[in-house]
This record gives sequence, structure tokens and C-alpha cells, in this order.
Amino acid sequence: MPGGDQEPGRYYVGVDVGTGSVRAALVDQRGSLLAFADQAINKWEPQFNHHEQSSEDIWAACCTVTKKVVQGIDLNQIRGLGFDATCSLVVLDKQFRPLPVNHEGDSHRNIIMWLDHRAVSQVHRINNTKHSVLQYVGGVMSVEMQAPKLLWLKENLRETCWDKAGHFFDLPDFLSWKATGVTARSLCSLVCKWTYSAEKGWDDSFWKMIGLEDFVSDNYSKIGNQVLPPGASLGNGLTPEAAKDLGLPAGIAVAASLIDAHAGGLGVIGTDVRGHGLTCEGQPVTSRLAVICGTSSCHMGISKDPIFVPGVWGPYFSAMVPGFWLNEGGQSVTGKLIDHMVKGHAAFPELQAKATARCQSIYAYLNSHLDLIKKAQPVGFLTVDLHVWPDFHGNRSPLADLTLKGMVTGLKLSQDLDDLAILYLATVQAIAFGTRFIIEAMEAAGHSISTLFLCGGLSKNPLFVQMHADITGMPVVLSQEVESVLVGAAILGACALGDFTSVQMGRLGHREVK
Ligand SMILES: Nc1ncnc2c1ncn2[C@@H]1O[C@H](COP(=O)(O)OP(=O)(O)O)[C@@H](O)[C@H]1O
Ligand SMILES: O=C(CO)[C@H](O)[C@H](O)COP(=O)(O)O
Repeated sequence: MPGGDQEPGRYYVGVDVGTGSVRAALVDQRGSLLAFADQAINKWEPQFNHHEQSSEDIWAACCTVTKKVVQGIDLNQIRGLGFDATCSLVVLDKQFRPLPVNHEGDSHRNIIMWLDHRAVSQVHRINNTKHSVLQYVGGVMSVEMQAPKLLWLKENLRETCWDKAGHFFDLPDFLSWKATGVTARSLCSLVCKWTYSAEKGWDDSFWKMIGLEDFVSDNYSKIGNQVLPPGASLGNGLTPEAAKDLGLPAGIAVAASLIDAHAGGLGVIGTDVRGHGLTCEGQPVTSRLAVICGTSSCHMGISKDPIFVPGVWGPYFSAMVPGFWLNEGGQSVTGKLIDHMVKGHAAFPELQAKATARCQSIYAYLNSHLDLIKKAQPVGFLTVDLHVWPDFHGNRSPLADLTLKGMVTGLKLSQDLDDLAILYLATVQAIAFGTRFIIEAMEAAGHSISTLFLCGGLSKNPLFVQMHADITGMPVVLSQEVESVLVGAAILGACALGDFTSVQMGRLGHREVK
């Protein structure tokens, strides 16, 4: 954030809702993180591939973490609030009460999460239309986007959900509505997940063709007919009710939100790399790929002109950096896959006990164990005959095939801690090869990428970072501020107030390399 020309003591609050937890940060006008808090959130998997959450739980967690980060601060110095979140689908009735998205009729579970794959039949039918909007999602719509999920609700929960629904929100937009009472949607969520065009708006023919003509006839009031750029100020700011919930002053500015990956991308893609001898120092920002690595990994590359990359989402105009086109590659499960492989292994209890005895995280322990067993050879050589295919939850990019499954080759009968460590390494390598595969597809279509900028929970894992550098052959830049996604959210708050004139100004050129 810009410093020097502003009086001291201006604070912004950023709230980041990830898949597994909600985080809040208090950030000053220089972009420094002054306080951080997080809290885990509930998830339900009532059937295989059905993943649900509760908007009330998530809002309550936002309130808890926000109250924690502003403790001891003069509340009058807090000027703005910004949210980012995963792109999950929140369903409310006409009076804004939660509606069930499940056969059990449990209205507490009113969110279909982004990684939910229930709408397989619906997405196949949508893709079979070959409608022109599909060109802007890499040629194939993902089951993780909102149109197939909406169609599933209409076809499967007509009476209990669809007919009663008044509002379908992307989670980031739900949060900004909850804070302000304003139902305007962010351009980021509508363009990236709902087929809205920044240039042409909604395409009536698409919704009619897929059987969701209901939205056209009511002028899109349920899914958004007022659209604002991320960072735009919403209504009269924080409502008295939300202010009480969050422990913040009523009336402070609240910004139109971003999807979490886009907040992270904005947070790192403009990092100031001067003085580090990196190739990208003299190159345009379009040579950078931001990779946001959490439960999933998202690969965000920008361009001046639209680039159509088969199997890679976009091109999306102004959805992340204003005035630039965005392509978004992705791997649906990365952190979740590593956790799955490690926690499901027979040697996991032994790993847990040994890591606890050393006061280390399981991943720090595994990394040091790999160092020990590799002896004099490079760590990568430990996996010469063990290989993982990482598409345990389908392939988001560049194959865009939700039917793909995972695979491990080279297994033996032994299942000791060495085997677990090597399986973990092979999983990390497979994920890094997935990133390389995505980069190759983006480059074949016209991108020219030279440097990776990583953030998210997995970027705290040195092995994950090193494997990405080794396998892509590109330098990896990490920001000094580990919680880049949260700083991105706080900067939205600063934009809403007018402390920055655009999100781009808030981001580009103000971050430093670690
Ligand atoms: N210090 C760390 N070392 C290794 N892995 C980590 C570390 N911190 C977080 N992770 C991994 O990162 C993933 C979660 O990242 P996060 O950005 O918090 O996810 P989300 O935003 O999806 O909730 C998990 O798989 C977790 O195991
Ligand atoms: O689809 C996405 C962004 O477009 C993300 O994968 C989704 O929002 C989940 O993010 P995370 O892995 O950080 O929880």
C-alpha cells in the first residue's frame, strides 16, 4: 500500500474465507499485517461428491475472527472492510433465510461448495449445447461452476429449494450483502463462475438453452442485475446490525468482493522484484503466473488481449486486474490431495507421534525425514519408481475432464514411514507436473510466462515450492507477507473508501520479495 503521503493510523480489515477456515487481518496503510486470526469452518459430505457448508456458520466465524483482530485498536481508525471467499453457491429464500441444498431438508446446510461434483449430468448437457459463452471458460464448463449447480437444484429440489429461492449468491457476494444489505454482485464472481460478460452482460440465450429461462424472465434479480467492479463501495457501508456482529463501527466502507484465488493473485502478481536479479524484473506483468495454493491450486495469468486456452478458464475481462484479461488454470485438489495421501497411509499414526514429539508439523517432519533418507542424492531421485497421477477429483486444467481419477504406480508391500515420506514426495511432484502441464497449455495458446508467484497455505511448505521451481524450471517468488490473500482483501476495503483509486493501484508495485 502507498505510504508516506498519508497520515498514520489508518487501518483496514480483510476477511478471507477459504475452504477449511476463515481468516481475518488488520492491515495498515503500508500493507503491513498487524493482527491475524483464523477459525476452522464446518463442512458436510452427506454423499460422495456432495460438499456443503452453512452461510450462518461462515458469517459467525467471520465475526469471531474480525473481533479478534481489532481488539485493543481505536475503532475510529478502521476505515474499510473487504471480503474474499471461495466460489461456493449460497441459497437464500425471498426473506434472505437459508434454504436446504440437500435431500435431508437441512436448511442450515445452504451452501453447495465449489468442489461439489453432484451436477455431472447437468454440466454434460450444458457442454453439449456448445453455446458461445463456453468459449470464455476454456471451451468446457466445469462442474464446479454455478450454472450446473443451479440446474441441479431446479431438477432435484424443486419444491424444497428452487421454488422458494429468492437469492443465489456466490459466497464472496453473500458476505458483502450480509455486511451492507446491498445485493449487487462483484464482476469477479459473475464473470468467472456465472457466464456474465464484462462487456455484454448476461446472455439470455444461454440461460434459455440450458433450461434456466426463469432468470431471464425476472431480469436476473435472483442471480444479480447490479454488477460492480471489485473494490467498489457498497451502499452506505457497514449496517448497524452487521457492525454489531463484527465488532466494527457502523458506516465504514465495505467493498465489492473478490474470489479468494483472485484476491491472492492480485496480492502477488504485482510484487516489486527490483534488486533480486530476476528475469521478470525487466519484463511485463504478463510474464508472471500467480499460483494460489490451498485446498486447490489456481494458476492466474493475465494478458492485454484475450487468449483462448483450451481447458483453461477464461479469458475473463477485468475479473482480477482491471483492464487485463485473465486466464485461470487450476487443479481441483492439491492441499487436499496431499492431506489425503498422508493421513490415509498406514504409517500416519507413527508420523503424527514423531512430529508431535519434536514439536513439528507433520509436513516439516516429512521434509526433514526426506532429507535424511535421500543421503547424498538429490531428493527427487527418491521417486524414480514411484509415481502419482494427481487427478483424484478429476482434472480441472488443461484436460478439463471431471471423470479422470487418481493413480499410484510402483507400490510395494512395505508401508513404513520411509514409504509414506516417498509417497508424499511423489504427490508433491505430481502436483508440480500438473502446474507445468497448465503452463505448457497457456504458452501454446500465446502466453509467455517466465516466473511463478506463489501464495496460499501450501506456499509455506518449502518442498512444495522447491518442486515447483525444479519441475517448471522457473524461479518462484514468495512475498514477504505470507498472508497475501488477506492483504488483497484488506486493500479492497481501502479502495472502497477511496484511499486507493483502483485495486490495481493498491497492488501493483508495492509488494516485496522474500
Ligand atoms: N506450514 C505448512 N506446511 C505445509 N502445508 C501447509 C502449511 N500450512 C498449510 N498447509 C497446507 O495448505 C493447505 C491449506 O491451505 P489454505 O490456503 O489454508 O487453504 P484454503 O484457503 O483452501 O482453506 C492444507 O492442505 C494444508 O495442509
Ligand atoms: O475455484 C476457485 C477459484 O476460482 C478455487 O479453487 C476455490 O475457490 C477454492 O479455493 P481454495 O483452494 O483456496 O479454498
